[in-house]
Amino acid sequence: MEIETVEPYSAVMDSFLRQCGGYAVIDGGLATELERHGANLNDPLWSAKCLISSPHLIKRVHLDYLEAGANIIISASYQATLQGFESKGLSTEEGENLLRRSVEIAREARDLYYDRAAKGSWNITGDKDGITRRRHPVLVAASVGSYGAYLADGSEYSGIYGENVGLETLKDFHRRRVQVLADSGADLIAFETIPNKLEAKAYAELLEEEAINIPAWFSFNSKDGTNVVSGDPIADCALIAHSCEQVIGVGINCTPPRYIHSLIQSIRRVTTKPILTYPNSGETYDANRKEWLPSTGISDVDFVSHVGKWCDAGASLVGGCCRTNPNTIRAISKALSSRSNVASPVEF
Ligand code: MET
Ligand SMILES: [Zn+2]
Repeated sequence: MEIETVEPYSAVMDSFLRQCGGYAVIDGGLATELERHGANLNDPLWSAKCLISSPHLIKRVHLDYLEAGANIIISASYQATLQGFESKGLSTEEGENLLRRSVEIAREARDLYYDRAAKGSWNITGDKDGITRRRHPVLVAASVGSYGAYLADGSEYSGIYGENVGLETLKDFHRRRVQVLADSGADLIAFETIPNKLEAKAYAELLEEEAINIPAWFSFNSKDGTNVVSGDPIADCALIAHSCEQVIGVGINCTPPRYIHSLIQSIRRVTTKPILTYPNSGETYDANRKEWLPSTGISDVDFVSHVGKWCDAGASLVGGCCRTNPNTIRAISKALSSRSNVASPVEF
C-alpha cells in the first residue's frame, strides 16, 4: 500500500523562514500609505475602495514595500467584504471578482518585482560584484479584516460586537470571503486586527469546517499589552490559534509599539508557532473624527530600535501596520538582516 505523505501546513512557514534566513519582513500599512499617495478612503470600504477606483496605486504601494525589503505583502482585501460591496450596489459575482483581484494585484506586483530584480534595475541586496543578483522570497497574504472592520465604526478597536453577534453570525459573515480568498492564488490568509476571542474561534472553526487548504495567520490587536482590545487575554486568543492546524503564525498588529514586547512574551508561553508582529506607528485612531491623533507616535528610528528585543522574545516576522511606510520597512529589513543567517538565497 502506498502511503501518501501530505506536507503539513507548518512546513510552508518553516521553509519560507529558512529561505529568509530565519527572519521575515512583513510589509507596512497599506491603507494609510494609499492615503499618503492621495487616495480618499473616507468610505466604509476603506482601502478596498481603491480596488474599484485605483488598482494601479495599490500595485505601486505593494511594489514600494517589496523594494523596501518586504517578504510578505498583504492584499487590499482587509475591508473588502461581499456585504460591503453589495451595499454599494455590486452583485455577488462582482464582489467576488474584486476579492480575487486584490490578490491578483499583489501577485502582479511580486512578478514585476522579480522581473526588475532579475534585470538588476534595483539594487536589491547590494551585491558586491554586481553580477550575481539575489532576490528575496516573497509570499502574498490575502487579508481578512474583522467583522468590526466591516462595520466601519471603529469596533475592531473595541472588540465589542454586542449580544446579538455570536459565533455562528461571525462564521456566516466570513464564510464566503474566506472560501474565495483561499482559491485566489494567495499563499496564505492573514486574519488581521482580530479584536476578541469569539472571532478567533469563528475563524478557526471556519478553516476546519470548510477544509481551507492554504495556511493562515492570526493577528490580534491590543491596547494594554496583556489583553486583546476586547479585554480577552492574549494568551487565550493565542491558544485558539495554536490549536488550529492551518494556522502557521500568530501575533499582533495595529498595536502601539510599546505594548508589543509583553504581548510576544505571553504568546510564546502558549505556542511554539512562529510569532509575527506588525505594530502601527503608535498614534491613536479616533473613530468618531476618523483621523489619527498625533502625540504618542514614535519615529521610524525608535520603532526599529525595538525590533531586536521583539525577536529575542520570540518574534520571527516583523513589519508595520497603520501609519508606517516604506521607510519603516526598509529600516526593519536592515535590522532583521543583521540577525539573519541566509544560507540559501535565491539566485538568478
Ligand atoms: N493590512 C491592513 C492595512 O495595512 C491592516 C489595517 S489595520 C486597521 O491597511
Ligand atoms: Zn493597522
